Amino acid sequence: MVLEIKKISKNFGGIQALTDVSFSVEEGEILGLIGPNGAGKTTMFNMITAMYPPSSGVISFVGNPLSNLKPHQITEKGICRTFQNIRLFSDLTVRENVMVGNHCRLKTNVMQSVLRTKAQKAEEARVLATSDEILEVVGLANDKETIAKNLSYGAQRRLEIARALASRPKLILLDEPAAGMNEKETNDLFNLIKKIQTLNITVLLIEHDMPLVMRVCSRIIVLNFGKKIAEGTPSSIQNNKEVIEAYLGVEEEDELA
Ligand SMILES: Nc1ncnc2c1ncn2[C@@H]1O[C@H](COP(=O)(O)OP(=O)(O)OP(=O)(O)O)[C@@H](O)[C@H]1O
Repeated sequence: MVLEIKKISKNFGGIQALTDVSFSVEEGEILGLIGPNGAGKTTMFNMITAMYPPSSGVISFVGNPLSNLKPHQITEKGICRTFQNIRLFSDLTVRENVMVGNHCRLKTNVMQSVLRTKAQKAEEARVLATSDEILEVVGLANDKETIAKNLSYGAQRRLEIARALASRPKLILLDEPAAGMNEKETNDLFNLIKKIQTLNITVLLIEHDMPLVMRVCSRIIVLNFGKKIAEGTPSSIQNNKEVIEAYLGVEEEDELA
C-alpha cells in the first residue's frame, strides 16, 4: 500500500469538509477521486500534501504517518501534486520550469554553487539530463526553450505534470488535469497518465471529466458532502445508485457519462 487514509475528518470553522473518510492507494494503480463540487476532494489533496492538518485521522505513506511534516518534506518523501489552476513560472522557459521542480533533489549547497565546484557542475548536468528526459515523457522535448506562457493550454498543463515529475515522486496527485482541455488534449492526457503508470509512479486523480476517469482509472472512490459514498471499479461506480443520485441535479460538467 502506498497511501493509507484512515478516518480523516476536516472542518473549517462551521464547515465539515470531510467526515471519517478512509481509503487506500495501492502501488502502481491509477485511483480516481471523484464527487460533485464541494465534496471535499481538493481538501483531501491539501491534507495529503500538508497544506493543512486533518482535524482527526491519520494519513500514512508507505507505512509511515505523515503527521507534523511541512509541504516540502512531503515532496522529499515522494509525493507531488498539480493544482486545479495553472501555476507555472510563466516567464521562464519550459526547461527551466522543470529544473525548478527538481530542486528538492539537489545535494549541493549555495556556497558550492557560488564557487562552481566540480560537484555543483556535475549536479547541474544531471538536473539538465533529468529535465530533458521528463520533457520527452510528457511530449515537450521540442519546446525546451519556449517561454512557458507561449505554450498552448494543453501543453501548459502537461508542463505542470512534468514539473511535478521532476521531484521524482512515488505518488503523483493530479487535481483536475483535464479541466478546460479539448478532446485531443484530453486524449493526450490519457496517454500521459498511462505512461506515468509505466514509470512505476502511482496516480491519484481528481477529475470531473467522467469519460476520462472511467477510461483511465482502475478503481474509483466517490465523495459526496465530505463522506465516502462508494468505492469500486469504473463499471460498478457507473451503476451505483447512490453515486448516480449524488450527481443528479448537479452541473452538466459533473454528470456521469
Ligand atoms: N481553506 C478553506 N476554508 C474554508 N472552507 C474551505 C476551505 N477549503 C475548502 N473549504 C470548503 O470545504 C468544502 C470542500 O471543498 P473542496 O474544495 O475540497 O471540494 P472539491 O470536492 O474539491 O470541489 P470542486 O470539485 O469544486 O473543486 C467546501 O464547502 C469548501 O467551501
